Parts: sequence; structure tokens; C-alpha cells
Amino acid sequence: MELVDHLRDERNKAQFDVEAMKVVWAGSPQELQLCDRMANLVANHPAFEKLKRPMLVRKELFKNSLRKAAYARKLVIDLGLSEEEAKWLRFYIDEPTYPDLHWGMFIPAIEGQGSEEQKEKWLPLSRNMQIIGCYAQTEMGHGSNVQGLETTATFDAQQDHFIIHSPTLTSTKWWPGGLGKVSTHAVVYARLIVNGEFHGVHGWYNYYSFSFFLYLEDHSPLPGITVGDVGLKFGNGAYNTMDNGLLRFHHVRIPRNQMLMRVSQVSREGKYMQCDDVPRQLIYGTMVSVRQTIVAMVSRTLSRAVCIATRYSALRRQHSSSSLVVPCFLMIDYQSQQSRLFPLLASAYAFKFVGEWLKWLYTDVKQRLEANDFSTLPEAHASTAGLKSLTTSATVDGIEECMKLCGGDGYLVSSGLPELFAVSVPACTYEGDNTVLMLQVARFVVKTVSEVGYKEPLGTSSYIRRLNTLLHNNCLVQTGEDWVKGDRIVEAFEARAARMAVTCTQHLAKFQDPEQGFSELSADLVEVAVAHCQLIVVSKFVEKLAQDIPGKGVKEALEVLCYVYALFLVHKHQGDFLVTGYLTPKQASLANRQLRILYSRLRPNAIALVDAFNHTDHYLSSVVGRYDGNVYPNLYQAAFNDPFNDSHVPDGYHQYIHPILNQTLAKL
Ligand SMILES: CC(C)(COP(=O)(O)OP(=O)(O)OC[C@H]1O[C@@H](n2cnc3c(N)ncnc32)[C@H](O)[C@@H]1OP(=O)(O)O)[C@@H](O)C(=O)NCCC(=O)NCCSC(=O)/C=C/CCCCCCCCCCCCC(=O)O
Ligand SMILES: Cc1cc2nc3c(=O)[nH]c(=O)nc-3n(C[C@H](O)[C@H](O)[C@H](O)COP(=O)(O)OP(=O)(O)OC[C@H]3O[C@@H](n4cnc5c(N)ncnc54)[C@H](O)[C@@H]3O)c2cc1C
Repeated sequence: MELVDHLRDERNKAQFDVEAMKVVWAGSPQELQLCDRMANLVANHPAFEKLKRPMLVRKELFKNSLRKAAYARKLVIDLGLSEEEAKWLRFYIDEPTYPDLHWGMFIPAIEGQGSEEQKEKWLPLSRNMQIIGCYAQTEMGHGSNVQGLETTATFDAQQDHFIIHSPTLTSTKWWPGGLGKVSTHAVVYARLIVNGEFHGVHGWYNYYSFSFFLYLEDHSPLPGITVGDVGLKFGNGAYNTMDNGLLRFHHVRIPRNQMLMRVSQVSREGKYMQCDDVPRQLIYGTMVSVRQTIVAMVSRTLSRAVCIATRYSALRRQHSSSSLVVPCFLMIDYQSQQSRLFPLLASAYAFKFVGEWLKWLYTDVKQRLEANDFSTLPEAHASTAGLKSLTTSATVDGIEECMKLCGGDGYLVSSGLPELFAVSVPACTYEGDNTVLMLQVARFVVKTVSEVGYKEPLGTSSYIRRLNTLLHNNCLVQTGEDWVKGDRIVEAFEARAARMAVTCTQHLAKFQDPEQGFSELSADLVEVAVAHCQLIVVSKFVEKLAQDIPGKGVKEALEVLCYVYALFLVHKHQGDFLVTGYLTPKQASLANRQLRILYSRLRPNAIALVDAFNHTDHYLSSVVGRYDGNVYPNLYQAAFNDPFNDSHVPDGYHQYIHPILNQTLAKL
């Protein structure tokens, strides 16, 4: 049967080389080839079917996810896949499960915080999956406040043991993924007590389950340990494939050498030693690593929602305002649809490029940390925390907007958007609540501003070196065209961030107790942090454009996206730009007018830009976002694929509808 491409006319409008753009999006020809291979391996393997997922009850859903993870492991071994290939394979399976935590947090925690001897012992076991681990930090009463963790690890010098204990209900470990049902091991965070003295929170390598011996059929916990799942979560098929768990210890003994010993150690004699020159913050290092990974991945999540909404918008017709009868307008041709959709399309590209940069920054920091150079850790912490917060919040809001952009059909599970929203929304909370993370960024920015004159601002805060210029020189834009210049845009974002930071720093200085000031001004401080992070994203996009980008029309198409991203933010946050006095109202309105011009330049490329994401229909799992655009027959068919349509007479019909029709309710 001949395949009809319902989006062919749209594809023919493209003004750039889509294949070349696919390389830019993927990062390199090699990455494109790798991702394409893994995405298609998953798409073509029946084991990874996922359309029925939302219909399954929790136990079936969970078993199904275990089956998929086992198939994935088998493929990794049978095909001899590299760690990088295996990572992408798991990514395209598109189902949160215990391997995310095992590979994403448990192993990095041992790598970052274990001594050489500990790494040698535990990493091979972990990498071969002879043990499965999770990351048990959060407690029922303490998520953001890590210093408040209550679980204790008391050293018993006589037996050379630590005694791990949950002294209160609120000290129950609560939420760790993979903990509830699957993991055999955990990195557990607890307060260290040696000779009655507290030494803050540290990490322990711990086993809590008999299933350490994988061939045991019994999976009951070790004596003194209570473990379980925290319960059903939002969005049926979404994050419920993960066994987020609870864990309590009742005086559980573990050998002394199971304390992760890179940051500090306890000797056989019970002497606590902080390792020379290694900052305590390193025990938070795993969070820096995962926040970076989240930023690297989140652009794909947003691109997926945007791809669905763009394709559907380019197919579905609505009435024009002059004729209520003849459906003529494509949804994508409404200015109002464009003004909601195109900034999201631009954001997906912007987040991809900032994610690449963050990966570079993190790789550099990791190498330095291995060589005991901790100088760039604060910058890495602020950048990973801030960008994780900014990009996940924008992505989750973006998915919701894409759902609305598809009208009623966006609300159908078969659109792929409700599940995508449900699986993504906890990213605003896990790995640090987004507001709490922005407050960390604000601390970093305010500290940098306060130290001007005696400490040189570096990296992402180096704009603060030019504080005088940024505070006193106002915007030079005179025409709309002036707004589409990279350096001018970056300067506008620098000036806004610098001015907001200085104002907040001055207000803070009026408080006698800095912590009280920080608390009272926290809403303003979050805005300072947002301005700083948006500057990073905009400037990394502009830097990307300065690179050599091959392919007909590719650079031009990216320029339009970059300016759409930046000018959309100028418009959305024009209050900041105006209040700080950097822009005049005239300049702000020129930015908005230019934005509309950019939307019309983006319009012919819209479908090609989402095709360049190279998403398979399997990964999208959306009837309205199909590549071929053949939406309506498939939408109709999807309705009948729902088991609810197996029969015309639902359970309960005879019992509860007939009495109403027959007016025999009294018999009920
Ligand atoms: C920082 C807090 C908010 C509180 O801090 P506070 O009490 O004020 O201060 P202190 O703790 O004393 O610290 C202050 C100083 O330390 C600096 N700091 C803080 N954090 C860090 C850090 N991370 N790194 C470096 N430095 C740091 C800070 O700047 C201060 O410095 P200074 O004194 O000013 O100089 C803190 O407590 C906090 O972080 N709270 C948030 C808690 C949190 O984030 N918890 C996370 C728990 S784990 C979790 O949620 C896991 C979720 C699982 C999600 C799964 C996602 C998976 C997707 C990705 C993985 C996929 C990989 C797949 C791989 C594969 O398949 O192969
Ligand atoms: C799906 C999912 C998976 C998770 N996986 C893991 C895991 O694998 N391992 C693990 O250890 N944990 C995990 N967590 C826990 C997660 O890290 C915490 O939920 C998160 O750190 C937030 O903590 P909390 O839930 O205690 O929220 P709270 O800290 O109670 O925050 C609640 C509200 O208070 C505000 N708030 C809190 N503190 C401040 C402050 N200082 N200033 C201003 N406002 C503040 C927040 O902004 C938020 O609005 C997971 C959570 C979820 C939802």
C-alpha cells in the first residue's frame, strides 16, 4: 500500500537542509547515527511496545517494566553494546525504571565519593549488575533540607561497625527510586556519630536485602530493615513503573569500611578525619552529576511535545474569522497559535545547546575533581542547579501548553501528551525542588556581586566584571532590525541580570541578619536567579551561532530560533527590562514587533525543524504527532483500541442505568 505523506506540502516549504540540521540537533554525525540506531532498535522490537501502558494496573505495569529492563539488559549483552549505546537504548525505551537510578545515581555516587579501594571493589559488581543499587537520601521529613536528615550512623569501635538507625518516623527514607522492590543495595545518607560527637551527613554503601544473593527466591529484607513502595503516583502509566521506596533501619550493623571514604574517614580506633583539601560539598556531587544529565535530556522531552503539537497544528484546519462555515485556516497559521508554539520550538533548541555546554562544563569539573582541584565546583553547582530548574520548569509548562495547543485531542492519552506531562512533572521536584535550586543560584550570584573588587568573577558570572558599564549604559536599539544582533541581545540580558542582582544585593545589605534578609527577599532572589540562568541559555545559543555550522540554510534557521527564544523572553519579562531602566517602552515594543516578524520567518520551516529532531513514531507514541500526518483515521481507530470499547454494554449498565430508564430506582 502506498504511504501518503499528509505533511508533504509542509515539508516542501523547508528552506534548509533537514539532514544537516539533524546532525546539529544530535551533536555530531556519530551521535546522530548512534541515537538513530538505538531508537530504531527499540521501535522495531515488540518487547518495547508501550501503547497499552496507560491501561495497565500498577502490578501489571511494574512487571511489564521489569520485563522491558531485562530485555534491554539482554540486548546490551547479546549485541555487545557500549555504555553509551546502552544509555541511549534505555532512553528510547522511554520508561522510568530502576536502571535509571542504578546507572544514573548509585554508580556515580560510588565513583564520586568512594575511596580507590572501595571503587575497585564495588564498581565492577555494579557495572555487571550483580548488584542493583539506588540513592537513598530523602527522608519523609527532609527533602530539600539535607542537613536536617535524621538517620544516624553511629560508630561502634568495639565491633568496628556502624549502626544505621532510623530514630523517628520522619527519618524514614522516602522516595528513592528503585528502592521499593528491586534494589539489592543503596547508598544511604545519614548523620555520622563518632564517640558521641556529630559530624554531619555522609554517605554509606549499604545492603538491605537478602537478594544480594541473586539466586535466592526470597526477596525479604535483612533483619532490622523495613522496606516498601511509597504508593501510587500521579498519572497511571507514567512514573508508576518506578518503585519509589520507603526504608527504615532498626540498629542495623554494617562494617566500618562501608562508609564512602573519599570525603572523610573514620579510623579503626574511632578517629574522624576530614580528607585534606576535599570540600565537604563533594558529598553532594552526585546531585551535580544528575542535574547535568537532566539538562542534557530535557530538551528531548520538550522537543517531543513540540513535535506533536507542531505536526497537528500543521494539519488541522479551523474556520477563518470571515467565514464560520468553510474551514480554511491551518491552526499553525493563527498568529496566536504561533506565539504560543514557536517559542517552545525555539526553547527546545536553546535547551539542547545549553545542555551541550553544561556537559562540557561538567566533564571539565569532573576531571578537576579527580585531580583534587575543587575551584570550579561552586560554578558547576550554580549552573547545574539553575539550569536544571529553569529547563525542567519551562519544559513541563511547555508540555501542558502543547496539550492545549492540540485542543481536545491533546487531552486524549493517545496524543502522547498527558503521559509525557505526568512523567516529566516530578522533574521540577526531584534532584532538588526548582525554587530551592534557584535560591542556591541567587546565593551564588549575590556572593559574586558582593565580592566585586577583590575576587574576579569567572565563567558564567564574568559579566559581573563589567558591572559599571552594565549598570549605566542603556540599550541602543532604535529599530526592530537592531534586535536581531547576537551581541546586542546578550548585552540586554547581561544588563537585566546585573541590575537585578545589584538591587537585590543592596536590599540584602540592609538586614542585620543576612539569613533573615535572604528569607524575606526570597521571591525577588528567585527572579534574580532566573535572569542569570536565562542569560546563560541565551548566550550559549549565540555562541553556538558563532561556530561553523554546515548545511544549506541551517545557520539562518537557527538564527531565527535564537532570536525568537531571546525576544520572547524580553517580551515575557519586559517588566524586568523596563523597571531596571535598561529598556524604554518603545524599545520593548520594537522587540515584540520584531518577534512577530520572526514568527513569519519561522513558519515555513516549522515542520522541517521538528523533523530534524529525528523522533521515531514509537518514541513519540502520539496519534496526532505521527510522521505521516495521517491523523484522523488513526485517531478513530485508537478510540476502538481502547478496551473500554470492547463492548457496547459496560459493566454496571444493567444494574445502574436500567433502573433509571425503567423508573425502578426504588429496587436499588
Ligand atoms: C543546597 C541545599 C539546598 C541546602 O543547602 P544548605 O543547607 O543551605 O547548605 P549546606 O548543605 O550547608 O551547603 C552550603 C554550601 O554548599 C554548597 N552546595 C550546596 N549544594 C551543593 C552541590 N550539590 N555541589 C556543590 N556545592 C554545593 C552551597 O553553594 C554552599 O556553598 P557556600 O558555603 O556558599 O560556599 C541542599 O541541601 C540541597 O541540595 N537540597 C536539595 C536536595 C536534593 O536535590 N535532593 C535530591 C535527592 S535525589 C533525587 O531526587 C533523585 C531523583 C531521581 C530522579 C531520576 C532522574 C533520572 C534521570 C537522569 C538519570 C538517567 C541516567 C541514565 C543513565 C543510564 O541509563 O545509563
Ligand atoms: C518522582 C520522584 C523521585 C524521587 N527520587 C528520589 C531518589 O531517587 N532519591 C532520593 O533521595 N530522593 C528522591 N526524591 C525526593 C526528592 O529529591 C525530594 O522530593 C525533593 O528534594 C524535594 O524535597 P521535598 O519533597 O521534601 O519537598 P520540600 O522540601 O518539603 O518542599 C516543599 C515546598 O517547600 C518549598 N521549600 C522547601 N524548602 C525551602 C526553602 N529553604 N526556601 C524556600 N522554599 C522552600 C519548596 O519550594 C516546595 O514548594 C524523589 C522525588 C520524586 C517526586
